Amino acid sequence: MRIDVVTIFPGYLAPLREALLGRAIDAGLISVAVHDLRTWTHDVHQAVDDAPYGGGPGMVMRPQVWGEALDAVVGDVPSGEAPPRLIVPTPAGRPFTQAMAHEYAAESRLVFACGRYEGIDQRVIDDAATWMPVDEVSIGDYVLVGGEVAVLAIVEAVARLLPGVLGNPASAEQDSFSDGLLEGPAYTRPETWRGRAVPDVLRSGNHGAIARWRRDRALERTAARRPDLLAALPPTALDRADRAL
Ligand SMILES: O=C(OCc1ccccc1)c1cn[nH]c1
Repeated sequence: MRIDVVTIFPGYLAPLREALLGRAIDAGLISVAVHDLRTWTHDVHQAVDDAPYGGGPGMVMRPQVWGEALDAVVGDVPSGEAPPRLIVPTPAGRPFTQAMAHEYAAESRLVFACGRYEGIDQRVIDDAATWMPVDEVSIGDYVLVGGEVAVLAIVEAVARLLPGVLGNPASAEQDSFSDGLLEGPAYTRPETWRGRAVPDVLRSGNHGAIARWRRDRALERTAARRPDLLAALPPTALDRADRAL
């Protein structure tokens, strides 16, 4: 998978080259190119933003600069080849989910546009959408200073799903949310730590009882922390034993 990121803070994307993702890049599973948006400014101040039409606080990122940047980064899409997907992190975006991470993992190319200030002039999105799929995506209901942190999160969520990136692919299959529930509590040695013992069932070797216990803890935690996920489950997802909980 080829990933391009356009940002005014290229250094913010340095963590992409660390650890797991660094190894995936070294293995050639992913290529990451980070581009400085100011490359496409032509004024001495390298201005990337300007005052918002209609007034209001803050600044808006200028369309000319972004237009030239995306034209250059995406380049000419060879006929017959699918264009890349453009992902624009923003608090006003569609919520990013594990299902979307799987969708993105199936793409051969992703381009990320990192907004700052009050965002990017809407015409950049509207223009880009005429020649490639564009997703305005939120990673949560809070406001960051820029899209770079969101790009790190999205790239990590997507890259770990690519074959060969994770040492143990099984852990991607048993992800949180893979069955629509939150993961329950996990334990490892020692058996007792600061007077707290590991639940006996997990040391019983009774795999049926262990699976039941784990599902019960996942249901309890999901009901307590994310009733919205529980409500979203298809009715067939909960069996009789689940309902008895
Ligand atoms: O703050 C975010 O993105 C940076 C951004 C982009 C455009 C304008 C303001 C801020 C964000 C929050 N959840 N998901 C993304």
